[in-house]
Amino acid sequence: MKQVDVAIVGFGPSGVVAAGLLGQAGLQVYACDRQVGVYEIPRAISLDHEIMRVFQQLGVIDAIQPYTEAFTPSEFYGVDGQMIRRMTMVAPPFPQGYTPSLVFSQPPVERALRERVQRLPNVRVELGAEATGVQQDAQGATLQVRGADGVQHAVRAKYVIACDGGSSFVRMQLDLPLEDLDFDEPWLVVDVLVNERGLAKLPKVSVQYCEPERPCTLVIGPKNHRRWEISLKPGEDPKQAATPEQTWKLLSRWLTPDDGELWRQASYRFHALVAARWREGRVFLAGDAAHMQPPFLGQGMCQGIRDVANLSWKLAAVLKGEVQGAAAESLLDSYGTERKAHVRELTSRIKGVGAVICVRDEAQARARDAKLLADCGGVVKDTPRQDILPRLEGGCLAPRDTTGRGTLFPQPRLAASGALMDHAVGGGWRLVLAAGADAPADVPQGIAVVALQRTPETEGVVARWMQKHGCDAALVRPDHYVYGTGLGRVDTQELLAEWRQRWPAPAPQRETATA
Ligand SMILES: O=C(O)CCc1cccc(O)c1
Repeated sequence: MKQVDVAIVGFGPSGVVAAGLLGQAGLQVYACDRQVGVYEIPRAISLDHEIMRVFQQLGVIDAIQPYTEAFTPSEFYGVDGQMIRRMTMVAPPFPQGYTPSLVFSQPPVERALRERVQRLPNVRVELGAEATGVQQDAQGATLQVRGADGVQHAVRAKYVIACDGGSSFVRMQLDLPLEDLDFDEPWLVVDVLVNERGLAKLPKVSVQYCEPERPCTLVIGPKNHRRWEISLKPGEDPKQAATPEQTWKLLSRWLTPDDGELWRQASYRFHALVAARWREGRVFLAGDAAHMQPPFLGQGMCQGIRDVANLSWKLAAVLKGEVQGAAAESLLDSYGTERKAHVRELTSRIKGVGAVICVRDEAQARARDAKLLADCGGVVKDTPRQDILPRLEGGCLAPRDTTGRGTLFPQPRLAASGALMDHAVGGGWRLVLAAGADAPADVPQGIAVVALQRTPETEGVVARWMQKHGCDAALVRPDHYVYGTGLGRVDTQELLAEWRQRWPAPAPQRETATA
């Protein structure tokens, strides 16, 4: 029987990223998927700078960049076509080193991720292979797999990650319930490859048509890819709506069949669901297996990649013995604590955006328009999409709450090498000290010190972040989230002392680097 550290069920975006991160950490990894190829029609269309930073860690930025473009602003139009809200990006300089919101073409990006994973000799990927059972005991978990040849075999793993989608076999096997966050509706998603003639007719920004008659969304995708999300009315037959004839009728306000080619149209019911528990012993849920959200912020794939980025460094720390016993269990439990709270909060914010878009009563929609315009004094202000993302709460964070704790730390470009910080110092634990901050006398083994006094940043993204959060030091986790912040030598030394207590013995093995 094959023995591995981690077995991953599902090799979509979350599964392939998990395999890459764990493989790069030097672990023995097995991944399987029922499907052989990547799904050739994009399901996700948007990603953000946090995900680009994960792709940077995987070394695929150059391979995927040709398939990404900056997200246009999204304008929300009210009952009379007036703008009532506008979502944009944070302004440059970009805090994570990448364009903050992007659209992308999923199939080539997934292919680039798979190619990366293929180059890792310690990751074995079995495609066309279906998980048929999972059992666990005190020492590990056994995954039963039916291979592409129909022959049943078993894989023994210390941990299993279920990235097997919304109808996750593993989640069902373990009988892990989903909590319903109470927002589901029937919609039609339509992807069109629009020709020159069609492009000339379409808006140049993405649009949320907050129209009571039929709320809908137009997303400006990469190149000539345009996506519509169109609500279905009570009594409309979802199957009928997804026929080419009916889809063109629904698109007739924008395009005719001479303006482009229907790439995909599918009616579906969106949901707001989150797994009640994300861990059952040695098995973890991630991606759509753990949550589903309405489409209004395009966060589906981002949330799955956040899951596996959060889990991978924790599994690696435990499997390498850097943290043991109760501390190891607590670190692994922190995955579900952090991610579930984050998913719940972001889903509730997505519901808030959906609630603006989906008002079906005209009088209520007019009242909504009037209120939104009154709230901004009649001049719509830009809301950066990133401002809507919550910070992490609970879990593996310093006990003392500070406003920076649990947020994604910026990635500065360092003057000395011209490189982005993660390239220069790697992705482990880092203590980042603002220019002018006093260095603490005693930094625990395993934490790299990035002193911006010695190695200045070029664009001031960390300086601005420190100023905003009233600190001059940040202890940053391997997934780039801020464990805690300090102000002054004594405060920062206390932060480090608490961290050292949390990781009792042995200390992380990684060599301490400095920049
Ligand atoms: O962030 C935005 O402006 C819209 C994101 C989005 C992406 C995909 C579908 C959808 O309904 C909205």
